Amino acid sequence: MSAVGIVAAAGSGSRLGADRPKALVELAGRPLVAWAVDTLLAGGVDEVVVAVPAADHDAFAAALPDGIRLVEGGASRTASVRAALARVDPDVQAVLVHDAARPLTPPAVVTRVLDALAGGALAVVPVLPVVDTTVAVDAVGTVTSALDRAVLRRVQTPQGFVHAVLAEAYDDLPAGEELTDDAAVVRAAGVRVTTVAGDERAAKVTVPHDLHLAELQVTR
Ligand SMILES: Nc1ccn([C@@H]2O[C@H](COP(=O)(O)OP(=O)(O)OP(=O)(O)O)[C@@H](O)[C@H]2O)c(=O)n1
Ligand SMILES: C[C@](O)(CO)[C@H](O)COP(=O)(O)O
Repeated sequence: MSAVGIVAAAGSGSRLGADRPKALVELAGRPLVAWAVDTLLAGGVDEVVVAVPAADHDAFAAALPDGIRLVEGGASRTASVRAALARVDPDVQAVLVHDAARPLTPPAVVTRVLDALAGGALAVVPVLPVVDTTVAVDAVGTVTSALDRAVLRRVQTPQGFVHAVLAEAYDDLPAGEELTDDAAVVRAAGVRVTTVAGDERAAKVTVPHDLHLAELQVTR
């Protein structure tokens, strides 16, 4: 099946606190966004569209190989993905949405997501088990209950969708509504989301310690 990858790379990275947009921060000498694009292509997508901050278009163009399409992202991840999705050819069968912030995702995760779509899934997310005791708290941080971690999963990217399903779900999502991932967008439209195994190496770079861990992973 034909598949396009979308990389959400238009965030500022406020929690990382670098001197440039997070997706341009280097890991082992290469910007995070370049790692994310490589993963998608190595895992089997045919082409990639990257949502970038408008002010940094030229820096992203310089950081990525020819043939990667850039689009202006939005004020939220949801808006950035929406903008990139609008540029995907309607004939494309599958769309995988990935975070630039997950640079070391193994291509095998991409392939697992594509295989699940080829097997008939409409929407697929890579997940990991929750390994810590996990609790709910009230407004002042007092524990109110312990959650059953057997039914909890940590959700990663890339998340894969039948193109028409994702496009229709984004069309149905009210403008300005922000959801934390694309699976939530299709679930809001009543679509069943299935899971495949994620990978600890696909961890998200959010705070400086995450970047340090990623550097260790690359140099081991
Ligand atoms: N307006 C936005 C916000 C986020 N993202 C992307 O969504 C992914 C996951 O978001 P996150 O890790 O939260 O990145 P930031 O929003 O940049 O981080 P922060 O919240 O610390 O500012 C990142 O690859 C980020 O570039 C995006 O494309 N457009
Ligand atoms: C899409 C995502 O990576 C799935 O885990 C995640 O929701 C993005 O997180 P954010 O930091 O809230 O943008």
